[in-house]
Amino acid sequence: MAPARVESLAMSGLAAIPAEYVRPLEERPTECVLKVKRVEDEGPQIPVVDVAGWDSADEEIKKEIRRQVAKASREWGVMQLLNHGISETLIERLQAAGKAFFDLPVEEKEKYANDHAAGKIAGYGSKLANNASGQLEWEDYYFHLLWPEQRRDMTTWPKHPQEYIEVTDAYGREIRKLVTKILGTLSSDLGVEEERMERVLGGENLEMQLKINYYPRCPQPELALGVEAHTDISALTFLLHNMVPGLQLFYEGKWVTAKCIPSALIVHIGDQVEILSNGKFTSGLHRGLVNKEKVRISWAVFCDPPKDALIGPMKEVVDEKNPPLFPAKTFKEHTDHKLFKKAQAQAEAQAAKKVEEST
Ligand SMILES: Oc1cc(O)c2c(c1)O[C@H](c1ccc(O)c(O)c1)[C@@H](O)[C@H]2O
Ligand SMILES: O=C(O)CCC(=O)C(=O)O
Repeated sequence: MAPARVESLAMSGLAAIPAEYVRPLEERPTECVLKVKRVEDEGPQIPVVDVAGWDSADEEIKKEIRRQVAKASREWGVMQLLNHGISETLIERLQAAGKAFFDLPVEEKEKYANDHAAGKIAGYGSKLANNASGQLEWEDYYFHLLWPEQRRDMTTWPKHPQEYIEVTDAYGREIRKLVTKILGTLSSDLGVEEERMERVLGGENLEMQLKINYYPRCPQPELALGVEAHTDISALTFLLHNMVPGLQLFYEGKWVTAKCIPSALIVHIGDQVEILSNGKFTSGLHRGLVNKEKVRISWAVFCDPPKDALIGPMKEVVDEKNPPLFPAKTFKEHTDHKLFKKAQAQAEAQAAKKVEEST
């Protein structure tokens, strides 16, 4: 059966969300983001790094930027980049195109429906209940391969609005350049050749997937999650949003809400970089909240190695004092293992809950 679209549910005017969207108590957001005091006034914040001088002729400026990027990657696994070189105009056009697609009636979007159960994730979709609890997320999404260019299947890209393909392609090219810069910075910080991580992650065959997350208004945001807590299976993830708060990072035992900074590009360290660096860089646990008043949209670009790339800690970061913390696995094995483990843990939690309720 095709999953219900969250947008249709939200538009039906229901006052209470269906049980499958109600998170267990321990997962529920403790406060509703839009009601929170000014987030910038409180506690630790996701590091903000101004990379304007990344290509500067001044070695000291470059060194300082690289130091900050590496520090954020070690301590948080996430950062907000300012002056990253992607023009505001391109970002605005990308966001306008994604929004124009989601502004189409649901029946039009259904023409692009994916078939996740059959392993076809590209297209318009909503989370499948892949576990005994049937737990769902308060979001619909659009997913397609963005890179490498020759592997794109253009039948899976939206045909409306007309400029979608041109602007999304242009954005992908800009992100691809940033991938090289960030992996180079992180490789240097580990004391390996600058090209090393990019090469292990597939070089020209490194893949990028675009996921546009569409989070409709939710009548009970304190009970739901837009995206449940997870670390990304990718090497790096680049994220833009429509300036509606919702992204939270788990840091020192607390959920920290990301500040909405105009034009900032959020960069997550994913599992593959954590593994390559033998845990020196952190794949940060994060989640997405929803709210009553505003639709939230985010654009995630996941940068992945090819499915058959074998990823384990690099030999230079392993020695007697630093034994390997992760077994080497192909990217496909990592993905399958993680999804299976998650489904299993959720099924076990649900079974335990049922036993508790019946006693
Ligand atoms: O190639 C990737 C890398 C990632 O890090 C992720 C991904 C794909 O897709 C995840 C995803 C997509 C669609 C769904 O319905 C999901 O439940 C998950 C994404 O969350 C991310 O981890
Ligand atoms: O919407 C967000 O801010 C987070 C999205 C996310 O984590 C994901 O799509 O995996």
